[in-house]
Amino acid sequence: MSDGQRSPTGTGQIVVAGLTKQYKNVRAVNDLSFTVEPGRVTGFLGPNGAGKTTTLRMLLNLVTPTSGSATIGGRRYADLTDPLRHVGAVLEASSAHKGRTGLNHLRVIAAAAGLPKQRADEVLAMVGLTPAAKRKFKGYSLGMKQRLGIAAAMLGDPRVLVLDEPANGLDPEGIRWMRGFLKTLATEGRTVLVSSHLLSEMQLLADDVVIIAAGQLVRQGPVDQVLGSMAQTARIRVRTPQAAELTKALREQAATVETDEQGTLLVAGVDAPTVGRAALGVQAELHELTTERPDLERVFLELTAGKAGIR
Ligand SMILES: Nc1ncnc2c1ncn2[C@@H]1O[C@H](COP(=O)(O)OP(=O)(O)OP(=O)(O)O)[C@@H](O)[C@H]1O
Repeated sequence: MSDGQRSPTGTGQIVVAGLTKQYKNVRAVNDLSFTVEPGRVTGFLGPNGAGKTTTLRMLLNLVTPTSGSATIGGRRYADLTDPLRHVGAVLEASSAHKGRTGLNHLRVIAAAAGLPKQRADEVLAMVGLTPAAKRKFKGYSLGMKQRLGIAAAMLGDPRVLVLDEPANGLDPEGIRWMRGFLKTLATEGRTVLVSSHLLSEMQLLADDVVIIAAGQLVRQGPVDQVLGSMAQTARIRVRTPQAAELTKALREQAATVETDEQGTLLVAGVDAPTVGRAALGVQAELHELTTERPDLERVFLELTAGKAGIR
């Protein structure tokens, strides 16, 4: 048996190359290329309508691309034999037969995929749903449905996980659980691709980000690098009783100065030492001088500004 046959998804790297989807009047995805590495959590971000779901659906062979390709370990999803054992996907809060229990739902999927029955119990425990194993699906909360969807995705012990907005409907405790769960999967060497619009959450969860807008790639790379590339937009917060004098001095140095409701100066375009020297020059007493690192939220808004997602 060749290595390729033993592990059809190879390293588990996802490669999207020149992917395009043209619906009648809408180009939902436009010549999109990016890669997703194993052993890392990759956040897939974009404004509403940017084309995230369409991209994930093309990756999973649920939508046919107009052109381009999406492969997992060098193979198209359609060419994987036994895909459940290689790729786990959660595309929307799982739906199941309403009268079926969570455990039975998983057993049915396991049986259809030729997986052992006890695997259903294992994945249920993995997502913390064992106490609800015998409860009917119709009584599950949205958060429990999300967990059940993840349990189903884990049935085949896949090397690659693809999740569309998995944090939807989860409470803060559920979100914290999800973060730990996905990070652990990545630590085990799996590929974890997760779309989300919760940027502050992504900053805590993702190692890498892929940002798209209007169907096109805007930026991809390690979160730190993407944030670092925007360092020139860092703002400096300054509190001083001599705000007017300092503002004047800073503007003379071509800094942009805004004042918030509390009277704090928000300075951009110069670095902290420059602000300190300007303050010394006008004898301003400083009560605060802080460099605000740009967060993913701000970077995202700047990168996607003017590129409406909804077309
Ligand atoms: N089956 C379809 N037929 C026609 N247009 C579609 C179809 N599916 C998606 N679109 C359009 O393609 C664009 C991208 O949609 P998509 O759902 O992929 O974006 P998204 O980034 O996942 O957005 P959201 O975060 O709102 O789910 C949108 O303009 C959408 O209306």
